[in-house]
Amino acid sequence: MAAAEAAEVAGPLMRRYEGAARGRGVAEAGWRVCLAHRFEEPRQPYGAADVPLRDVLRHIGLALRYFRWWYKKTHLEKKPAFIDLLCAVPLQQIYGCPLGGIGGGTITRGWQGEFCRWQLNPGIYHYETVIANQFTVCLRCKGQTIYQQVLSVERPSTLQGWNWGYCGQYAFYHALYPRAWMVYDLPGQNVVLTCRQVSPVIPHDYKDSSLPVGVFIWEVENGRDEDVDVSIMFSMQNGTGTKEDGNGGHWNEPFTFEKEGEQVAGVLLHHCTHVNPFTLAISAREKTGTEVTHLTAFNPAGSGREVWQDLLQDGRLDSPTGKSSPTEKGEMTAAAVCASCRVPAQGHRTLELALAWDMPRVYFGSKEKLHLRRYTRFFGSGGDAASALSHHALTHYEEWEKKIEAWQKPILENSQLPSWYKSALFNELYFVTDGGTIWVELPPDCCAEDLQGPAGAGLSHLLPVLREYGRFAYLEGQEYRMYNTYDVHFYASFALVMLWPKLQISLQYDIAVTVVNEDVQPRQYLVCGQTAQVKLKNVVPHDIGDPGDEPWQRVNAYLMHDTADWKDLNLKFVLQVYRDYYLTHDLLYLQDMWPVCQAVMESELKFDTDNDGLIENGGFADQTYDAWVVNGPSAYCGGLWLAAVCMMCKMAEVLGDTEIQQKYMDILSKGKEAFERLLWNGKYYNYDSSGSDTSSSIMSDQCAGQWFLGACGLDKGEFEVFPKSHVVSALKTIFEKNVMSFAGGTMGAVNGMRPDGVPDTSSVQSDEVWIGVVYALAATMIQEGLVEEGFHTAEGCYRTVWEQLGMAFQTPEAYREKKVYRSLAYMRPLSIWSMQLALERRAGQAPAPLQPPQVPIHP
Ligand SMILES: CC(C)CCC[C@@H](C)[C@H]1CC[C@H]2[C@@H]3CC=C4C[C@@H](O[C@@H]5O[C@H](CO)[C@@H](O)[C@H](O)[C@H]5O)CC[C@]4(C)[C@H]3CC[C@]12C
Repeated sequence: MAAAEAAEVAGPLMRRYEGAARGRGVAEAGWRVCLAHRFEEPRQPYGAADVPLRDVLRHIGLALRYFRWWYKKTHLEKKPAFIDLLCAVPLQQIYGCPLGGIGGGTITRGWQGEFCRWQLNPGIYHYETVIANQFTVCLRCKGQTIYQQVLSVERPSTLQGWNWGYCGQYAFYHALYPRAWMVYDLPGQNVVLTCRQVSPVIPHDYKDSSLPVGVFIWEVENGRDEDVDVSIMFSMQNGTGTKEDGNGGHWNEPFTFEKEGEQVAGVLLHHCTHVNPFTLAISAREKTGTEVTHLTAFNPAGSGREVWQDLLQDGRLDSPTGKSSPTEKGEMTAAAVCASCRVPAQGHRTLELALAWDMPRVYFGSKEKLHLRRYTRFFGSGGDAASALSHHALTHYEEWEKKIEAWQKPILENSQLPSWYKSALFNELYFVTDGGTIWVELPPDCCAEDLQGPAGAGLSHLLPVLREYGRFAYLEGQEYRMYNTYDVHFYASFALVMLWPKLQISLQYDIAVTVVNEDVQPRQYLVCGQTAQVKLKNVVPHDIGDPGDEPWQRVNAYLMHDTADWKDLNLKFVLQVYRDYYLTHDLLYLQDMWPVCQAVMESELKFDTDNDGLIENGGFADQTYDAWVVNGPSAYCGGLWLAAVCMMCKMAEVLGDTEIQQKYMDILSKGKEAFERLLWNGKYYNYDSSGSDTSSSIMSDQCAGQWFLGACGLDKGEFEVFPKSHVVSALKTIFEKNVMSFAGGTMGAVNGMRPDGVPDTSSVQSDEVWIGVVYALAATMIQEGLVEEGFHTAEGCYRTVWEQLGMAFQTPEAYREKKVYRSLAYMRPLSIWSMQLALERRAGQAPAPLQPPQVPIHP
């Protein structure tokens, strides 16, 4: 196949690839991009200039209050704002697969190989390419170095003694999370390098999936007719690229670690900060025919000539013994490890390197409570585990890969599934680790009362669950820094419950605890300007807190609205409880959650002011679309309500609570009638029933209730809440209007469309596309038999985000048809896993098996 043809076949981002090599063992499906690619469309974060004058006037009070709050927070208290609307993270179209398991911090590499996004302090990101962090190749023939090259397309101003500027046309990147490949067809050398990057992200695994490690397996293919000595040098700066790297006191030391006949060697980089100190470890596996050498310390801000010459001389590093002295203030240090082997003519060899980081004991921003990360139960919390972690990673990655392959294979091999979907499904999963994720142990002395607060939640299995599986939290988005934002988690939770169900259960227990508790602290809410307490009893919180403060301890970091009056949060709890029970068969969980479900439904009932069995929205943006006003009964919240009422009936039936069952059956029959009478217009459900100019807008998310019902098999017979014909008609209308009449049908579904085919611009969110909502909509379509429509709808979002806008591994919450996007690296798109559930259900696998491992079957 000609290079150009092959490039076309390989995908739209491979046009510039001029190499012939396809690499070794590279997955077929996934996201592939040539290192010389440039994303042409320059999008901007949604900013003040994008707000129409009408909205500026409408939100002027909010804008002023927000600005006052922001100034106090960032300038007087000198703390980061949980949402910084005035200082959005600039778009960099550079990201690739993050390294690391769940909740131990993440280090993201870009698709050009750079180490560029850091989250070691829980939930706190900084976006800095650390230039010293590189892989360098040295080729030697007959005792002479013939080629030495940093495998980077960069030409930086530091380390000028190194040979930079690898020709991007001769390399490509391929991501299929949690693995990624980089293929370098070394120009003129007849040698191909394939670096496979593996992180321990393994469904149903609650041990190795928590480890803060990544492995780089370098496959070296020698196409020459002579042997080549190949060295791969891995260099790393002591730190994460912040100014702390130059604070002084950091030091490095070489190490070897031997266990069960396996030895790894490398360098530990001790990063000695006051808060959350950590150790990085770069290492390689020693085995017959592979030599591992190192350089303990070099200056990453200098020319780097001594490192370069050291390697150039003999393809090895000097390997001095002993520690480096601690850095002085203003000084930085770096280290390198090098693995070398001889690759026979026309032969192949493998070099295995690893990166581990050990930050076992962490404080959040408030520094009030010490938290131990999940992996400390396996590797200790002494801060001396980096070498053992490296050894474990280098001796277990093959096992991890087998498990990852067994999980992914049935999906990848299913020829009925489009290639883009396979990429989207696995690659969007990056957010489970790179969502500012934290997974911590419960303190050993923690008792049920400490957790449940003075009210006492009566959750009999709270303690055993949290003791066994720890506490898990991930951000709403890297830019929206709130943990477990619940109205959004509702969408994303499919990924968790399908792949790590115990984490979903643990998260739900945490939410249940907060439901029965209150926080009477008064504060001003920024949208309405009124003062109310932070958290009311018997309602679900918006979020579990800000990593800049003390999550779990102080919930509801969100202060835009008083979410005690939101209509969706309580319902989303009930819907998830039943969905989780349906998928996990965990009866103890259901029993524990049942009183909590009753409590939140009681709170919710007060929103049915006219007692017609249907709740009313309050005339403000009182749900997840928090800048889109809803008034009176609405398709979104009304639909969620009926679905939750239906699930209350079902749960009561399972638990034999006939009184409650009857109560909710009565509400359901009244509510169904009201919903159809007030909202059904013959083609779809109206946005709301207020009779406003935009009441008849077509909301892409109007079938959210049906989405959950269908996912739980509660959409037939006695449990049919919404008439099938109405659901199908609504979905077809959405497809025709919100999808096909928007951006030529190529960008997913706009949130709100007027019946005449013009996007609803009545709010700043109604003419946005929310990627996570689109994936959920696609799942609903698949559930209802509109399979092609579902795939077409979702494909628009995938192609827009991953291929057009260069937003790989930072899928935002929203984009508009033109110019802007909002909130990079967002939680909601994990809802794509509900498409997978829908496909599995269609194939007859429902519900998921009781015990892991759950291997999905062909749809
Ligand atoms: C006078 C100024 C120049 C302009 C004033 C206009 C602005 C005040 C508003 C224009 C856009 C508004 C923001 C839009 C989105 C927001 C997100 C929200 O947080 C989370 O959003 C999710 C929805 O995307 C939601 O599901 C989650 O639960 C929320 O945690 C917070 C509000 C806001 C930032 C909103 C604020 C006002 C504008 C900036």
